[in-house]
Amino acid sequence: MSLSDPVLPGHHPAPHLVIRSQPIDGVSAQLMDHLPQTGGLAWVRRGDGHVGWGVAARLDVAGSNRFTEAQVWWKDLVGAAVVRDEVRVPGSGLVCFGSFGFTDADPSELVVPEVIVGRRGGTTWVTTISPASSLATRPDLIRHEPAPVGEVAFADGSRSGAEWSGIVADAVTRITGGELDKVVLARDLIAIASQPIDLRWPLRQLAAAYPNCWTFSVDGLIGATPELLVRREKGLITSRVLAGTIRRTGDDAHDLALAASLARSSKDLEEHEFAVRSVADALKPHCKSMNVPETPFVLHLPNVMHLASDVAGVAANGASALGLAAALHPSAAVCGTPTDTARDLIGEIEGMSRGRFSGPVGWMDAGGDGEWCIALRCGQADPHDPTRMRIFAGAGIVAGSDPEAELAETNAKLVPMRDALGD
Ligand SMILES: C=C(O[C@@H]1C=C(C(=O)O)C=C[C@H]1O)C(=O)O
Repeated sequence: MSLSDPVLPGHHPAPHLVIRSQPIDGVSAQLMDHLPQTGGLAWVRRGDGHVGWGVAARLDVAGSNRFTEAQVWWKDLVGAAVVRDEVRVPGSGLVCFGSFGFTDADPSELVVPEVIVGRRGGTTWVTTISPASSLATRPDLIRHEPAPVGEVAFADGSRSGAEWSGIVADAVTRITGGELDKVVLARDLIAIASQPIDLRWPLRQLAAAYPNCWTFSVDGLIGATPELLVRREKGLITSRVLAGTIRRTGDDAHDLALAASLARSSKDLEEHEFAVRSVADALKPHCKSMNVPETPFVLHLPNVMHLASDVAGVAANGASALGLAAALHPSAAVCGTPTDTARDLIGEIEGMSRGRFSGPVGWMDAGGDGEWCIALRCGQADPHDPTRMRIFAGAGIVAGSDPEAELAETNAKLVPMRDALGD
C-alpha cells in the first residue's frame, strides 16, 4: 500500500518488518524462563513452542468481521515483510500470537513481538523482528526468576455458585422444553492477591503441572488449555474435541473406574457427539479426506478426565489456520447446539462477559500454518489492578444435566488456575 492509497473502514495498515531467525546453541533453560516481567507472550507444550516479548506490530479488532480483518492485516503484513529464516521449522520465521473474544463485542488481538525464542525437537532459535528502518541485533537471553504470588483469596465473580446452579437449572428447562439441545454455561471467580501478580509465576506452574496442555500468555490472558481448536501444518488439519468431563479423585484405581463410566455415560456421549459434529461439519468444506473417530477416548489430565476425539483431514484449499479457527468458532464445546440459539441463551442467562475466555488463542506463521486452541482453564489479569485476576470455567449442559454436578465440574476445571496462583 502506498501513502496515497485510501484506508478503507475496517482496513488496518500493516507495517514493513524485517525478520531474522537463527539457531542458537547451549540454551538449557525452559522457554518461559526468558520472559521479561511484563508483556510476555507464550505458547508452550511439553517444553516446545515459542515465547516472545516487545511489540513490533499489533492489531486490535472487534466486531463480526474480526477474523476477516485479522486475516487481511496478516496477509498485508506478510506481503510487506522481508524474512530470513535459517531455522525453517514450524514457529520459526515470521509468526504472530493472537487471542480472540468469545463474542463479536469482546476484544481480539494479534501481536507480532520484537523477539521470539522458540524450541522444537531439540532445535532452539531466536527470531528478531524490527521495522525495515532499524535493524535489530540479537538479544542476550537472560534467565529470569519470577516472584511467587504470595497470599491469594478467591471471591465470587459475576454470580455466586448457588446463583449459577439456578442458571443451569433454567437452561435444563429450556433444553427439555425443546428450544435447543446443548448450551455451555460459564462462571468466573476473582483471585485477589496480597501483591501484584507476576504472571510468569502461574505460567511456570501451569507448564510444569499440565505438560500435555498448551500453556499460553497473550496480553494478560494466561492459562493451560487441553483443547486444540485447529492446527494446520504442512497441509494436515487436526482438531482435538473435548466434551464430557469427570473429576479425578487422586486414587488411580477409582479414577480408572470413573474413566470407564465416563466412556459409557449416555449423557456425556451425547454432549460429546454434538461437539464432534460441529467441528467435523465446519472443517468438511476445507478437507479432501477426513477421519472422524466413531468413539471418543478418555483424556486423563491431573484434575479431570474428558471424552476426547482427534479429528484429522487433508487440506483441500488454502484456508489458513486462522481461517479454519474462524469457521470453527464457536464450536459446540464452548457454545452449544444449535449454535445461534445457544449463543443467544448464553447472552440472555449467563450473566457475565466472557471476554477472551473460550475464544481462539494461538499463533500462526507467514504461510498460514499455526495452532489455535480454545482459551480454557485460564485467567485474565485485571488491566487496572495487578493484584487481581478473573478465572473462568464452564460446562456443557444437556437435558440430563444436574446443576449441582455441573457446579462441581466447573470447580474441578478451576483447579489448574487456583493451584497455579498458589491456592
Ligand atoms: C467450557 C470448558 O470446557 C469445555 C466443556 C467440557 C464439558 O462440558 O465437558 C469439556 C471441555 C471443554 O470443551 C471449560 O473448561 O471451562
